[in-house]
Amino acid sequence: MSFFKKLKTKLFKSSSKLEEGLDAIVEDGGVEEDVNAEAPQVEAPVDDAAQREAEQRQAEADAEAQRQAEAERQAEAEAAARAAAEAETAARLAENARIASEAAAQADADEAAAKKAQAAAARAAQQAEEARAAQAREEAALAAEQARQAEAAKQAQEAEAERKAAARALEELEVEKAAEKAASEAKAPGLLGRLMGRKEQKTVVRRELDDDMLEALEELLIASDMGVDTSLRVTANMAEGRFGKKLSTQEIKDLLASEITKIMEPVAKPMPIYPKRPQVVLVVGVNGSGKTTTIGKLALQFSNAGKKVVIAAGDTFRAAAVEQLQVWGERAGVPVLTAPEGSDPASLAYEAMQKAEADGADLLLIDTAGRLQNRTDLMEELAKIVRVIRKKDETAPHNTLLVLDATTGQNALNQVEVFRQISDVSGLVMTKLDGTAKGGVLVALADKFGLPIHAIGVGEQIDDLAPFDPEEFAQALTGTATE
Ligand SMILES: Nc1nc2c(ncn2[C@@H]2O[C@H](COP(=O)(O)OP(=O)(O)OP(=O)(O)O)[C@@H](O)[C@H]2O)c(=O)[nH]1
Repeated sequence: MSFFKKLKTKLFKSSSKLEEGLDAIVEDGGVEEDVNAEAPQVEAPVDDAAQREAEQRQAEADAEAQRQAEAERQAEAEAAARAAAEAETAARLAENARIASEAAAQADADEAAAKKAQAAAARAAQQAEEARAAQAREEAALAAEQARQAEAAKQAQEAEAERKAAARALEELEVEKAAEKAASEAKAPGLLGRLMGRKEQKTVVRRELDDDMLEALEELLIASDMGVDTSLRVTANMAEGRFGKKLSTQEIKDLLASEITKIMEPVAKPMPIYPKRPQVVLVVGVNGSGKTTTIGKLALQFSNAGKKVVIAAGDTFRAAAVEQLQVWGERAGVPVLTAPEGSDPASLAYEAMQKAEADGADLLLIDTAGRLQNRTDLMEELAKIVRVIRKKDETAPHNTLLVLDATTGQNALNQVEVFRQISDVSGLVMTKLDGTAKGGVLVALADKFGLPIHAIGVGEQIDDLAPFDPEEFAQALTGTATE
C-alpha cells in the first residue's frame, strides 16, 4: 500500500471529528433543499407533451367513432327508405300488371279496348322495364352502400382500436408517472435514507453563512488543534464574499480544504540534499516523539535512493535507545555508530564524522537526546555536538530536523518554540499522523512558523514515512478525500 493511501485511510478515519463537526454545523440550522434548488424547476416537459398528444389522439379517435356511428345510423335510415320505395314500386308494378291483365281480358270484346290494353301492356312493359332498370340501379346503389357500410365499419373498427391504443398509452403514461413518483420518493434522503447511507441524494442541507455559523466553524477548527489565530484567519477567508450565502456541508468542506491547502503548500518541501559529503543531519525532538523510528525510515529511503548512509546513536544516556537504533540500522542495512552508555555524545558525533568521511558516505544522521526536563543541559549538549562537527565541516549540520509527535496537538507548537531556541531547526517531520484526530496542529505549525514539513510518519513500519502532500493532507483532514 502506498504511503498516501495509508495516510488517507488513516487520517481519513481520524479526521472524522472535524468532518462530523462540519456536518453537524450545517445540519444545525440548515434547510433541506433540492440538490438543484438554484436551478428553476421545469416540470416534466417531455411527459406533459406525450400526455397531451395521447389525449388529442384519443379525442380524435372519439370524434371518428361518433362520425362512424352517425354514418351507420344514416345508412340504416337510407336502407329503410329504400326498402319502402322498393315495396311501393313493387305494389305499383302489381297494380299495372293487374290493369294490363284486365285490359287483355277485355281485348276480345273491344278492339279499341284491345289496343288500349296493348298500349297499357306496352306501358306496363315499359314501366316494368323502367322498374327493372330502377331496381338494377337500386341494387347497384345498395351494393355500393353495402360496400360503403363495410368500409365505414372497418374504419369504425380501426378508430376503436386506435382509441383503445390511445387509452392504453395514456394508462401506461400514468403508471410510468406513478412509478417515477414512487421511485423519487424512495430516493429522497429522509431519515431512513440517511440511516441507510443512500448515495443518490435528491436533496441537500444548506445553511446560511452568518455570524453564528462562523463562530461554530471557528470553535470547531480550534478544537481540531488549528490554533486560535489560524482558525480565525481560515474562517475569515472562507467567509470572504460568501457572507449571507447558503452553503452545503460539501461546499464548506471544499472551502476549508482549499484554505488549508493554501497554508500548507509553501511548507511542503522534501529535505534538501546538498552536494557536500557527508551531509550532516541532526535529528532533534523530545523523547518518544519518534526520532529513532524516523532515522531508521529516512536511512532506508536514502539508501534505497542510492545514497550511502551512516547513523550515529547520539542519545548515549539511554542504552535502550541505542539498541533500538541498532535494530533500525539493521533493517535499513545502514551502519550505526554507538558509544558506551553515559559517554559524551559530542565525541561520538566527531567519530561518526570521521567514519562518514572515511567511508565516503553521502549522509550522516545523528540521533540526539530529548530530555526537555533540563533544557539548559540539552541546549549545551546540542551546542557542543554542533561545535565539534564544525571542526570537520564548518557548514555542518546541514539540516536540523525537529521530529514532532502529531498526537500531542497544541504541545507541538511549544516544542517548536523551545527547540528553535536551543537549535537551528531547519525543518519538521510529523510522526504518528495515523490514528490521531490532531492533524489540525500541522496547519497551526505551518501558519505560525512556516518551517518546511519534509515528511510525515504514518505508522510504525520502516516504509511508513511519506513526503508531505498539502492537497491530500487537506482532503484527508476535511473528509473530502475521494478514496
Ligand atoms: N503509529 C506510529 N507510531 C510511531 C511513528 N513513529 C514512531 N512511532 C512510535 O513511537 C514510539 C517512540 O518512537 P521512537 O522512535 O522510539 O521515539 P524517540 O523519539 O526516538 O524516543 P526516545 O528513544 O525515547 O528518545 C515507538 O513505539 C514508535 O514505534 C509513526 O509515525 N506512527
